[in-house]
Amino acid sequence: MEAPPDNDVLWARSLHHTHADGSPGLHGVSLGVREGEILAVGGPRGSGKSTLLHCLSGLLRAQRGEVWFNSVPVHTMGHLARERLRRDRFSWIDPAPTLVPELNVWENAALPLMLRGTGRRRAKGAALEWLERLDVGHAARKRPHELPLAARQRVCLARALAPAPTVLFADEPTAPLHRADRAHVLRTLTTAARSHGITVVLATHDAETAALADRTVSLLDGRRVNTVHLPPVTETEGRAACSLSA
Ligand SMILES: Nc1ncnc2c1ncn2[C@@H]1O[C@H](COP(=O)(O)OP(=O)(O)OP(=O)(O)O)[C@@H](O)[C@H]1O
Repeated sequence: MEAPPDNDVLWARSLHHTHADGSPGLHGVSLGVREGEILAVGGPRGSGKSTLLHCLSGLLRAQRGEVWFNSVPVHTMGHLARERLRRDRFSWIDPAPTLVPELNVWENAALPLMLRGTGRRRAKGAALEWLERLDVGHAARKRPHELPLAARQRVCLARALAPAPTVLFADEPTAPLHRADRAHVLRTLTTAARSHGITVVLATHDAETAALADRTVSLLDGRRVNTVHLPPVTETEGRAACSLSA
């Protein structure tokens, strides 16, 4: 088994995955993510972005291929070890805000820290700090249902950043936000990641979002492709970008 390069925090080789119902997921995707890098995974709907993030984070075990985290094989880990890895080293942001309705906003944001064993007072402090940075500090004592969708997504971002994860997986994190809101939240996310040395793997089909990343890996039908951006053209002239198989 070939070991991954030392400076890659995540490294995947030849991932193949077909979903239980026979839907194709990934066909031989390989990639490396450097420490502190913000990597965008681009591609149209259904191209395999979420499936790739699920495999890289150990949420899903690819049927074939390898995933390494800090030179440790994830693909050979059992269910509990992968669960512990996700709890202690990774954070996750979904396209739609998923919060515990019975907890208030700061308790939601502090939850991953407390699950890692951080005391309540410290966890609350970190949660409040991130909620302030994301402009939802004023809602700390409210229940999630009292907040608009965009504010709830900001709470999810605070929850993901508060534990200072080694890797933050963000699957279309700004999908529920308006365009103006999107830019602000993304900038907060990328600035925070850079200043705290957090590696980010960001799935997006939005070119503006991908532009904030250090690098983009593009998928099409579960395969990596090289995206060639052409100069803008009028609608009648055709598409502004095309993809060529790698
Ligand atoms: N749990 C699942 N069960 C069955 N098929 C699935 C499952 N998850 C994804 N798929 C299928 O796998 C393919 C890749 O989906 P995936 O969600 O990874 O793509 P994506 O690029 O993230 O798309 P989107 O932007 O719509 O989320 C699609 O054909 C999708 O329908």
